[in-house]
Amino acid sequence: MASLSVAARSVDLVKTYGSGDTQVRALDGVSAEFYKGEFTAIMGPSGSGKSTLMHCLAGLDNATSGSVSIGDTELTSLSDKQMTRLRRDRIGFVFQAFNLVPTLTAIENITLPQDIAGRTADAEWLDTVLTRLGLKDRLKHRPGELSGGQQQRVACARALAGQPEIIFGDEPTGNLDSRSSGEVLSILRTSVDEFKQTVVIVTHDPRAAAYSDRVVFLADGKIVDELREPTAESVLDRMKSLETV
Ligand SMILES: Nc1ncnc2c1ncn2[C@@H]1O[C@H](COP(=O)(O)OP(=O)(O)OP(=O)(O)O)[C@@H](O)[C@H]1O
Repeated sequence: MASLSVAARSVDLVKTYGSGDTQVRALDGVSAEFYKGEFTAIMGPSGSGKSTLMHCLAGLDNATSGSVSIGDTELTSLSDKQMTRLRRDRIGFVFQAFNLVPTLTAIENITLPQDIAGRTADAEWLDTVLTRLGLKDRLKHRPGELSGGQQQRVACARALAGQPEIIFGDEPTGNLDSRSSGEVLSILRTSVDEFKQTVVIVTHDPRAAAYSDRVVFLADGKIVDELREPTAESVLDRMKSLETV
């Protein structure tokens, strides 16, 4: 895949927790590339290091050794302040627990990252996102007045509004029923197909992974396999073989 450019990369990434006998090697030398304009899913058995990898890639956690870059920026060289700015300006996040501010309306939540950065979201783009996500009649609602699926659509709109270089999702459909999951995954898929957005998610669900272009499989803190143009069946097969190793 030499023609694809890299949106995020890890090189020989190691993350250990604790020390001595109780030390856990959550990441054990992970070198991976995540390509621009692609939707990648990270899968693997429970405890295989998926969330740790995503948190290190997104600048939410520091690795023990190795390096991470977003575009051409190597994160290990950044100060805390530069890291905060990079997360705010260049990365979008969609988490399992929607992470919306309860006292703000939907539209206030969506534009919050831009407001904090002292910018105004591009009005035409924002309108496209809100229309696409079916949120235009919900903008004055607070999160508590929205369903789980609607809250996650607000979180997707917030991630998309700033047109970040990359969107990271940690189990973005983990709390949703299958219909709302399908909606959220379709939104992420469309953002890649139509707007050339780059998306990387962690998921346990083979049906969710089937929305991606490429699945990267982790086991025991290492990348052990990958699959292009996945289907739920092909992903399930690989997962079964990993879990029986
Ligand atoms: N803060 C921590 N302190 C100690 N160990 C941790 C910590 N966070 C994660 N670990 C350990 O690191 C390993 C990888 O955890 P991680 O959460 O990345 O796995 P995961 O693949 O995302 O798991 P799951 O699918 O269950 O969410 C596990 O063995 C976990 O127990």
